[in-house]
Amino acid sequence: MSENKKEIKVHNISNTRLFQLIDGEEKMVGNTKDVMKSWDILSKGNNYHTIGIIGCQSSGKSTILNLLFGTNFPVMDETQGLNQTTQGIWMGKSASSDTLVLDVEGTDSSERGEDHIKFERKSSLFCLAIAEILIVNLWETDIGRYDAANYGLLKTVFEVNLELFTTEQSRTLICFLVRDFTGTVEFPLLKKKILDNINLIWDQIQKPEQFKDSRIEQFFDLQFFNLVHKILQPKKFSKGVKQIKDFFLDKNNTFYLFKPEYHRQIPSDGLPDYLQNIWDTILTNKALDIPTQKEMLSLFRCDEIKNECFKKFETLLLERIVEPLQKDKILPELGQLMNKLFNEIIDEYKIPANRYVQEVSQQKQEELEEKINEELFKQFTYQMKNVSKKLFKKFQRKFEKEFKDNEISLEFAKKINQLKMVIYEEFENTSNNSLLPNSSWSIEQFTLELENLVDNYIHEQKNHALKRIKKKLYDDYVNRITPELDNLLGFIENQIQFKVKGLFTSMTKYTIFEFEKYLKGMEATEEQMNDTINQFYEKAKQVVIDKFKENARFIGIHMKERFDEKFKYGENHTPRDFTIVSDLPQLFETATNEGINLLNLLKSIYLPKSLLNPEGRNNNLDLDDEEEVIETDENELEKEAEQDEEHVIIDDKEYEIQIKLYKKDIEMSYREAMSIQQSNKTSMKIPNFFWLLLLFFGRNDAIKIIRNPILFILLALLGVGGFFLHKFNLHLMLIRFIGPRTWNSIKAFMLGGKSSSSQAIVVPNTINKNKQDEKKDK
Ligand SMILES: Nc1nc2c(ncn2[C@@H]2O[C@H](COP(=O)(O)OP(=O)(O)OP(=O)(O)O)[C@@H](O)[C@H]2O)c(=O)[nH]1
Repeated sequence: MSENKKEIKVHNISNTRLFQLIDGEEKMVGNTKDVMKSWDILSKGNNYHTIGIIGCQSSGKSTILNLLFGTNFPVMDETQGLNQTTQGIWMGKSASSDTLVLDVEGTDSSERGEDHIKFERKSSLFCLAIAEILIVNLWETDIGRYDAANYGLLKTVFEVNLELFTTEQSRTLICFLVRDFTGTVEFPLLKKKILDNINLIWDQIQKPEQFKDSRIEQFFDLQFFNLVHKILQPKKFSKGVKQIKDFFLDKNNTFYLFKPEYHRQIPSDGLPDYLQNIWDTILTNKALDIPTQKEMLSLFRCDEIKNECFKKFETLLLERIVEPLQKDKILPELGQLMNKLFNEIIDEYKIPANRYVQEVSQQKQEELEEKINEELFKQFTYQMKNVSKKLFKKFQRKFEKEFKDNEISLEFAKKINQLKMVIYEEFENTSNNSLLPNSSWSIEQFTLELENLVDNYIHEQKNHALKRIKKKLYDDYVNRITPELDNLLGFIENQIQFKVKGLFTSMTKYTIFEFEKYLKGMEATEEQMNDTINQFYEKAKQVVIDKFKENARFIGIHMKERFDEKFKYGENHTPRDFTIVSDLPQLFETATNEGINLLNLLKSIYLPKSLLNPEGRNNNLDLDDEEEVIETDENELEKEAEQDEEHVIIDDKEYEIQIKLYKKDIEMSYREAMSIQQSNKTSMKIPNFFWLLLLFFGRNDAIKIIRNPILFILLALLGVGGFFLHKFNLHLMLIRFIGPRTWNSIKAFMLGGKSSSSQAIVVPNTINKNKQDEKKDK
């Protein structure tokens, strides 16, 4: 075939509105996409038209296309004879409209020899698949001639069209253009003749079973035009051309030929790929299934469009959301921003993609939406984490401001709930404004995260507050009860147990009442309340026990004081004159019991086990009236006595030791008293001459002392010191200073030393008796 190929003589190719789509060797050449892009066709969607022309070689096809559409198809130079100028299929772009024009190689191409029938079939199939209108260019002289090339061509066209029609029922307009019309036979008659011939051909072709009885009008619309001889009647020719041109270009013309039903519905951006696919399929001699071709094209193109759109989305996302978000951390109208971007991209996708097969474009749109959603969700998550962080910090700041300097509030929980409300409201607003409208996203997960952060913080702060409350109320309690206890223990009476218990009960009840107020303000649970109050109650008891134990450290002194008070002093606290005491043993026994009674009173302390009812906290407190709480009913205390718990202050061993020490301590007093009574009885008097003799024999020593200032001052100081110790009973302080045990030891030593030489004295055995009495009382 290439051997037969003649040199192409091209005239008037002054621009790029022309290119060879399929070359003489049936190969698709050139970069269709780039050429179409330069023609600005790719962006036209379905707003473009396609037209093709078939006919005999050198029948003026290129000439008429150029005249009708302003294309630049090469026209044969007649001075060179009838040579082929158009090989393969050429495509041109109309100068005045978005119309793509296919100029097909002449059908009776002598250059192809026997192969021309095969090419004719392929090119016809190609044209019918692409073109909305097919011009059949024919000489008037050929009409009625069955052996003319055009008849074979028409037969081919009809046959391949039936092939296509089995899958895609699209109509095609065939325009019969009669060239060199002479008028010898009137045009209606000529038209009829052509129609007769067409029907004859239609009847003769092999038809599939379903189209066996069909008529040509089912598949084609037919139009007929004529043009006079171009050279012999140039003016009339031009006029005819002008008239036909309007039918193709003037949309307002009544006979405008590009009707919507002829459009092949191949979006212009997919046309280059479609042309390639169609031609490739034709070359493989496979059946041309247009819907499948369209679906394949749709898949390919929608995918391409989707990727292009996603690329654009990524650029815009970075510019509008990612970068500002990384800078400012929170975009208040993130949802709107994302929605705008989302719609913008999807709209951009839809415009070209919706021209393709609906199911395919929809499927690819969903894929695109999913990818966009994924990316947007990442940004939403990023923002939500920042919102949580920011609001949690805000909550902390507000909390610290509200509870400045660790202030303890009775409305702890109420204030916290108010703060929480403010924060959660802001969180909800920001979150909702961050959501992509109409998406399935939820803020639930982020709300929970923030709530967890806040709750943990509150829990921590609650514990701190609880510790402070415990400390405050405990310190208050200690500060209130300590002076009262000191008071009671300052002079211990028989009622000491009863009074201490009363004091303890009222004070603990008051503090428990305070605890309840604070704990209720913290919205503490029943369990927390019971635990806290129980802990306090145990500590409160310990305060009393410790105070008793502290007091018990000096029990020996107190016992001796009690003894002395009874034994050494009489009524109105005057020193007792033992010389006139008639029953010294009786007095000694009574005085001894005073001290032992004190020991017995302090041996144990009895406090209520608990102030809580079995059902729960102390619910018999009238919490509205503090005064009533403090004044405890004595009867009530007695009733509760059965539930009292003994707390040992002085154990049995210590008790015995104290008794022994006490016994020794008071024994000396008894001896002294006895001694006074006895010395009084013997009426032993020192004679006056004794003092004269003492003065006479001791005068030198006395003068020595008087003359020595140091000895004299020392003697004076000892005299004054002794006088004051005796006068103000300061010997007790001395005892405290050196310790009771040491004092007792000194006294025991002194007594022991004396007893060996003194007269034996019988000390009444009151101690054992008192111990028995105490057991009876218990
Ligand atoms: N008689 C006559 N000649 C014409 C007419 N139009 C064009 N020609 C001449 O016919 C010759 C062939 O014209 P082309 O337009 O190249 O014909 P073609 O059908 O495109 O030729 P191929 O592309 O080679 O098949 C040229 O010399 C034209 O001047 C016409 O209407 N009547």
